[in-house]
Amino acid sequence: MAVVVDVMRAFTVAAWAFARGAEKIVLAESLDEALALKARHPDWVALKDGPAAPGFDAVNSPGLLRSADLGGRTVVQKTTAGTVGALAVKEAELVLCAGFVVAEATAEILRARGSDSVTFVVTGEDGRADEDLACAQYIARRVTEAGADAGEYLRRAGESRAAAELAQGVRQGVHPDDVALCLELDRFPFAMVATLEGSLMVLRPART
Ligand SMILES: O=C(O)[C@H](CS(=O)(=O)O)OP(=O)(O)O
Ligand SMILES: [Mg+2]
Repeated sequence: MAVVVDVMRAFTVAAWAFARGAEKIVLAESLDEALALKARHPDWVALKDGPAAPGFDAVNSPGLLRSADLGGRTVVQKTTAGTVGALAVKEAELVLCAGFVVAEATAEILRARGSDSVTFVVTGEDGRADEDLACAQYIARRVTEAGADAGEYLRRAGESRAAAELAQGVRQGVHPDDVALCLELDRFPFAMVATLEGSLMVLRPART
């Protein structure tokens, strides 16, 4: 069982896409694959991190995505860290993609499965991103401790390098509310499960 964590911003963005009505998210292996999928399915919404680019419809920003109407749409997402991390564990028996916005729903699925062997994948900064590590530690604690307080974990994420870079405009394709949106604890009542559907890894919302 694997929980792939990307707080800033891939899986916060994915959760917002579902909240805005997306049916599923295809996690693309590369920018070329994302563009090829979009060419084959012109109605799909291609999304990448960094600045807007030709052929893509959206960027990896919760602040920018939260007003999009994605009712019934398929999103194709390719980012530097989050989608790569999920694809790295695609053979795992269960793959959950998570951030603070779906923390409790993710913990609930882990609790329901009752497994004592969960691999957390910290996706940012070659596995060292503190916002992802803090979220992974919080979810792990929350599985067994219903009363675990998120305050300290959220503080660490808010003081992470990613948060600073998003706030300072070092990263591109950013909305001013992105950091705050990534730190909204349990904003959504669903977890997100990625499964192989044919040759594609597909993310969908899931509830216990
Ligand atoms: O969009 C993001 O926040 C990052 C990429 S970058 O560091 O901003 O270029 O990607 P993610 O895979 O969501 O961590
Ligand atoms: Mg990240």
